[in-house]
Amino acid sequence: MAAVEVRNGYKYYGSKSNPKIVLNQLNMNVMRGSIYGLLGASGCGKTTLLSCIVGQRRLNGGDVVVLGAKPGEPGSGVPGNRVGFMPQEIALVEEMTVKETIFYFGRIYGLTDEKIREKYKLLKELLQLPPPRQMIKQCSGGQQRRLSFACAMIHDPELLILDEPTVGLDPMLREKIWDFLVETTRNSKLAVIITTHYIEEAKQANCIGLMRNGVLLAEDTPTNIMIKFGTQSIEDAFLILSQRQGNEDELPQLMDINRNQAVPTAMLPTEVIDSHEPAAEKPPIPYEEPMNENRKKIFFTTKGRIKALMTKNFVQLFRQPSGIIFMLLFPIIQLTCFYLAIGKTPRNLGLGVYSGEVNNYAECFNENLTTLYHANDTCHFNKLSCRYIRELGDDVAIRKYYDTEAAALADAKSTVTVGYIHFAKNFSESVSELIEEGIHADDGSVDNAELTVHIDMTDQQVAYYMQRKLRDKFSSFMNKVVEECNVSSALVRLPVQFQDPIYGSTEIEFQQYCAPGVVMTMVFFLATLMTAAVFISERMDGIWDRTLLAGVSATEMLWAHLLTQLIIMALQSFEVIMYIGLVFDTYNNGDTTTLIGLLTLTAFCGMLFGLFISVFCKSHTEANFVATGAFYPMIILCGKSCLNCRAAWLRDFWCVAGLLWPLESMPGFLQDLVMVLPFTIPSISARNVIEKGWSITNEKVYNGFLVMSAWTIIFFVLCLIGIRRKS
Ligand SMILES: Nc1ncnc2c1ncn2[C@@H]1O[C@H](COP(=O)(O)OP(=O)(O)OP(=O)(O)O)[C@@H](O)[C@H]1O
Repeated sequence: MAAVEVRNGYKYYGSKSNPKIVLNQLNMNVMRGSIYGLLGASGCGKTTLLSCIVGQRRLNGGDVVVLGAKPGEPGSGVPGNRVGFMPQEIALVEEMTVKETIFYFGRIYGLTDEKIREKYKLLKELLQLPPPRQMIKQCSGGQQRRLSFACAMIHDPELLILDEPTVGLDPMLREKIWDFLVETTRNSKLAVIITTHYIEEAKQANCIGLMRNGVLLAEDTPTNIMIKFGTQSIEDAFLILSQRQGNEDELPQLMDINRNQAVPTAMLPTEVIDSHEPAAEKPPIPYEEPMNENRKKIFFTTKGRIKALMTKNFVQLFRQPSGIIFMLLFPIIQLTCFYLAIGKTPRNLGLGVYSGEVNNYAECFNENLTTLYHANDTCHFNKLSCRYIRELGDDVAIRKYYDTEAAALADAKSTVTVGYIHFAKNFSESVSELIEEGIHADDGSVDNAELTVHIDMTDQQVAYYMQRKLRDKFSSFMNKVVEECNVSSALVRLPVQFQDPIYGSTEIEFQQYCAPGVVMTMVFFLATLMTAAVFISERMDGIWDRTLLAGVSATEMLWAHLLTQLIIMALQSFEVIMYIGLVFDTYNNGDTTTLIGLLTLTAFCGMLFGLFISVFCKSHTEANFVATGAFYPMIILCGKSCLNCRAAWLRDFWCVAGLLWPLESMPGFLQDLVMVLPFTIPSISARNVIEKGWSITNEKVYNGFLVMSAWTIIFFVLCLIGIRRKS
């Protein structure tokens, strides 16, 4: 009975209009209880053929029936635990130990731990497996190959497919493996397909298929092949066949002419015609009903597989120092940098001071010389500018005194100072007159009673900070002066007064203000990068494909990864909230659990975005480009922060920070777009919890959850579609 039948197999890579034909009208029969040696030069299409047999790829034409069913059909067990596949690449998780690897494959194939132990004992002896606790990455190439072979055998498959299993093994071990395969196939229904570069070792196979340029040139027992060609070795027979087939380039050229047709049989060498009848004459291959015991074999729980996958994910993550650093230490490092570097009050700035009424600035610090006194109900001042200079202190900026305005300007221009303040020569008298005369004071007095400020505006954060501080100090200074003169402070007060804020504080709280956005984008993109890296590595190492071939569905793999990440993300979010709360004393007027929930959801969404990237990117480099490319538009378009700006100076301060510009300044269509981006509404929600103490029942808090959930679902669906299409 045939274990594998391929009829008129046709496969190409690339597009239909420009196909690269890899399998061309290929016919193949592999009997149960036999070894089939598939031989052919590198690039002739062996791996492609095997991948079509195990259901990893589909033929573009023709039929393939494996163990009585079409690969990939529900209930066929192919891919799944009816087949054991050892790919050419090692495709094992480097961070796992030998024993963990055996158990991982045993479990995803649905074996009980007892059965795995039993099989492990047997295979350990046969294949001289390395010690159970040895990590895969510490194993030699040969050891890894033997372990990979053991993993393909662990579940007693009915069909064993081995792609170059003996490469890099010593002759003794090669012989041992062949003896084992010969013995097993003789005493069971196991069918083995083996590809090898050591053509002569295939002598032990029951049947040999000689393949060249996507065509099976001959298929017979090794002895018959040698008799047919009158050679002493299979290698010589293969050489003769290849020479008869003609020039290596000939066949592809012929194929190009007849792109969508099969190569006419007349063009193929005699042996091909002999061994393969034309397609039309062959009836479609009837499917056998898979045996009941096999059906039972393929029924095992998704739960068990997800558990095995999650264990693998955790081992993979926590055995890689970079994984732990990335997940747990990076947020700490990034937050520390943010809290230490952003939003603090600027220090050690230089500010020029020039007062036209002071000759010797030392006098300014002699309070007796600058007193304010009453005489005849009139307030008299002496060097009033000195009072302001004293009040200013060095907290705002380090004062640098000048005797001329030109000198102060020169230092500001050469950036020794950030600017300078200037009092007119008759500042004190002008203030006095202003108080005395009130609205009757002349324009000159009003002008001279002013503090003139000249600031370098190129560093706008610093400039706005200075403006605010100098203005506040001047306001409090003037208030005190008029109060001492028993004059109403209303005289020197701006007719616009900001009262106690409804929410938040009038103090500079830039750090507190932008922390939600910063933390959210940080956890989002950490999750994105990590997930993309993990998935692309798994795919490139062949672990992804090998797991799928073991019968694990793409959805199960996705769920296992999502659950693993969810646990890690929840831990990470808890760590972040605790760290900024305890170490940086960030206040939170709302519920911490709501914040952890929102942050976990954000990280989860980021993870799905990473997965989405990894599905569509072929390499790490490509994935990094996409992730970095997405990062900046998302940050820049995240116009949330100015929406809630209460004080004008804060609005300016934030906006010039260059991170986020007010939403209101964007074109209308962009405003709509920004509102649906993953960070805009969720970070407003986070701020509403932190500053206003609103609960999740408030619309302006749960909206953030809704937006993030919507993005999570969108990415999830896109990933699922992408993964299913690729698997
Ligand atoms: N995904 C792919 N896209 C395009 N071409 C591919 C793809 N995979 C393989 N090929 C090409 O198809 C041809 C057959 O490749 P395949 O891997 O099946 O050969 P092989 O006989 O297994 O070679 P080897 O013994 O070196 O592994 C090669 O020319 C290869 O470059």
